[in-house]
Amino acid sequence: MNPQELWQRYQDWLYFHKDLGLYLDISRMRFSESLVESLKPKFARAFKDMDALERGGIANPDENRMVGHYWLRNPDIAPLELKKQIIENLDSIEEFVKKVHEGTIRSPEAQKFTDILSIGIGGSALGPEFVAEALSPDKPPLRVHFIDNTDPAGIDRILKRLHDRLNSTLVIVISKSGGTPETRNAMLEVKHAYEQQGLNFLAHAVAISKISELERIEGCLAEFPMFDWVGGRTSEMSSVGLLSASLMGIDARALLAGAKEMDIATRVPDLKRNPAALLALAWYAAGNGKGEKDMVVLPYKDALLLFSRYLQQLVMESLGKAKDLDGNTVHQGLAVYGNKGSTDQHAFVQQLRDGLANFFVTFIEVLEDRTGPSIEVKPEVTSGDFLSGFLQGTRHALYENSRDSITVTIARVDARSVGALIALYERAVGLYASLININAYHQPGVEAGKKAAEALLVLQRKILTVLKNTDQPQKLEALAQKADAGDRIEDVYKILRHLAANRRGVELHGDLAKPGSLTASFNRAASG
Ligand SMILES: O=P(O)(O)OC[C@H]1O[C@H](O)[C@H](O)[C@@H](O)[C@@H]1O
Repeated sequence: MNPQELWQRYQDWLYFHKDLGLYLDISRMRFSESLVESLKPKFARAFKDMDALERGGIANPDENRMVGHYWLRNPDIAPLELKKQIIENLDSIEEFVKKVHEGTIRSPEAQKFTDILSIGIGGSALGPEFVAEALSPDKPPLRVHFIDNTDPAGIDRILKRLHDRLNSTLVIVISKSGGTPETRNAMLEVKHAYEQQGLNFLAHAVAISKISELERIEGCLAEFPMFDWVGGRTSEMSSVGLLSASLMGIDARALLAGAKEMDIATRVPDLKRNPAALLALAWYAAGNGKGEKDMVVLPYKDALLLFSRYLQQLVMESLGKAKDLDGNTVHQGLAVYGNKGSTDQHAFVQQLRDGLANFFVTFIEVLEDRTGPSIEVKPEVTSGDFLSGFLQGTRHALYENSRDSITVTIARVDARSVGALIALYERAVGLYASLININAYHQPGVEAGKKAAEALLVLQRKILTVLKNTDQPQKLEALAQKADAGDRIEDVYKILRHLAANRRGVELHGDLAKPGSLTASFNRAASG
């Protein structure tokens, strides 16, 4: 297309939400009118599915659950019995936050809480992390820290940072299921750190979980529910996201209001007037409805750095499915990665421009450069002009080389626009899932890795028992046999190597470059 035709296509496909100041441009995605025509019946069904979901239908059939994240920002559309719960929960979060800020709720040792330590993983971490990075004020009433892993060194790093302020740190433990090992481990490690300092952990802890499932935290300072009908990856507007955001001084009501406005806009059953439907169309066109192209997310704004990581879970855990809703094997998905512009122009954008054309880009553009004035870094040019120029330049350069892109533009990064962005993508994922006929709201695949890990830990216990009861160094095959795992010698080897590296009493003898020749023994003196 020549520049005139492109300008026309830009105008033809531009979506603009006046109140939110949000633009969506899919003109640089190469799809044809005939594709749009052919998808119309699918979109009609997607709009109907979404309507049924919002009315409380069982949108997650495998788990027999309702899917209600849209109700969180507009309790009036929730089933009557849930409306009250949503409103009461928000009120109790606000009351709790007010008391923490005033110092009415405080730790036994300090006048006020100074820090938040948020423990959770996946959907119980990514939203709060993204929102904190995007919106935390320069001087928040409480500073936030996250532990979202079972990495001992990672846990130590955070605990060292908080060492002198542990007594004024509010620990929020977040787990929908109440049984995620990483979260449980981190909680026990943090509890241990409190005990080391002679502090009462429970007097500093808050639980966000299905009430009573986190038994180990019973008797804590406060508990907020994680509703069964809110999925982890869509839980930012529930207690999961709102508590830490409010404690940090972020306007949670504005976050909800932005999402609510976007929900209204994305409820419109008309492709061209519905930004989430336009996104779903663009994704479908890019990857043939099979995710054949990856989505590279490039926000040109440092505050939105974690958006791609947040979207990675939302999109990939929702759409990456083996079966469709009719039970056919489809292996669907849509890979998401990204970081930020213009930083990435000095890194992986080289490949985007010249290398493998297996992706489309989503630029996130923010019109307001900063709140204060800008100096000129060249005559009539500011740093923000550079940033904007780099975005436009990259968009051109990619398109010239047959690389497609979407651009989402917001006026500024604030609670309302961040709420709207989250809601936009939540809905786009839901609509796209309908187009490709999959259940976006379950995650059967993540269980496989968890089960395999559990089996390894069982094997580890067996190996240690065998080793502790033998005086002679054992060959790995023999050990595996004795641990009833004759066909898992490689697993046995990996377990031993890890234990040997961590003063757990295990010693490996022989040439480390030849794992098959090694023997192992247990030496109590080498443990601890
Ligand atoms: O909130 P939790 O129950 O602890 O779950 C945390 C995360 O882990 C699971 O494995 C799922 O894959 C995620 O969807 C979930 O958000």
